[in-house]
Amino acid sequence: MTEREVRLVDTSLRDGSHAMAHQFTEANVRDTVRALDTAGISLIEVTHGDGLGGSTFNYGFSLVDERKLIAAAVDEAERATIAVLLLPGLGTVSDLKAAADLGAGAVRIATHCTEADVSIQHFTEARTLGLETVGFLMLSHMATPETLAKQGRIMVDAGCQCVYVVDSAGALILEEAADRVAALAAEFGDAAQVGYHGHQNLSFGVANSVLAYRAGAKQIDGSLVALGAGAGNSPTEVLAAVFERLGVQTGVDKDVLMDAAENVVKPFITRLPVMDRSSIVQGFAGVYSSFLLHAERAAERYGVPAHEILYRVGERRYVGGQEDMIIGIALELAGEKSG
Ligand SMILES: CC[C@H](O)CC(=O)C(=O)O
Ligand SMILES: [Mn+2]
Repeated sequence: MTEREVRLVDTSLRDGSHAMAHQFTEANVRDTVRALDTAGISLIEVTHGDGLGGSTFNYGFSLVDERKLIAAAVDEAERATIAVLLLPGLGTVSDLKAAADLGAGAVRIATHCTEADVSIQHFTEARTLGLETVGFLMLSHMATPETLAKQGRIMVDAGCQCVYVVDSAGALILEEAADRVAALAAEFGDAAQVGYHGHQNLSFGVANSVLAYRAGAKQIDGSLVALGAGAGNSPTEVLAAVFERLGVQTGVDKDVLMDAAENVVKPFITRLPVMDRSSIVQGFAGVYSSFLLHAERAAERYGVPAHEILYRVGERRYVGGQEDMIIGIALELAGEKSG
């Protein structure tokens, strides 16, 4: 068998949770995991969009308890490993232990791109639990390649096996993505892998992923039908087709993935990911993709345009965890408009 040159990781059942307002059913999870597993995807992420413990008033309540969804995913996967996402401060070490007890085999620990130090104890615990470990440097466009490399080094020294450049806002354009991946790859050498997680807000998810691979990334994220926050993620089925055209081995079956996208995921999506005005503004202004639904709700409630809220969020450089500030901006805009 030809050796895999890049690993495609699917996050439909985690990043897609944002786009589904966290309303995945157990059947959605079982059907999607079965299809991804059949296609040869070796790592499938399943968690609330904001990670373990994310089902809260601030982030949005899940329809089904994520532990039930993780257990269902583990039950369905015959070959794939089930990964969970954890944001230190929201998810706890005890959430991580519970996920490992349910059979999750990997954890992706996400921090703001300049705050990797808050992940140290979680990586230590994850390695003790025998989990595969991945680090997410979120909103990577906000840090230079050099800063990201230093932050990634903190994660690697704590036990992280693969650090991702995470383009949470879908703001990176071509070499901006590649340079960041290259800086991490040069920093780590053989000590750890580099990954790339894209969003489609400015439509660069797939192109950036190809450049990320060429710059040294060994793991690339996607979602079926692009199901993810903002304008969605790089579609897994497109990544599979593009890498095949480029002659890069992924070990996955693109036709099974296309079938899964069309016949398994598309039918249950309540809102197809789209590059509309608000999500383009997110990419342009550098706004966290998961803020989209929060901004739309605030826009509706206070009678102001969502894209105007998002422009201001970008100007103020708000980061994950500051979702409540969106309401403040909506009130401010409403006040300005009423004089
Ligand atoms: C809230 C976590 C976030 O959705 C992680 C991620 O996928 C990103 O930053 O893009
Ligand atoms: Mn994302």
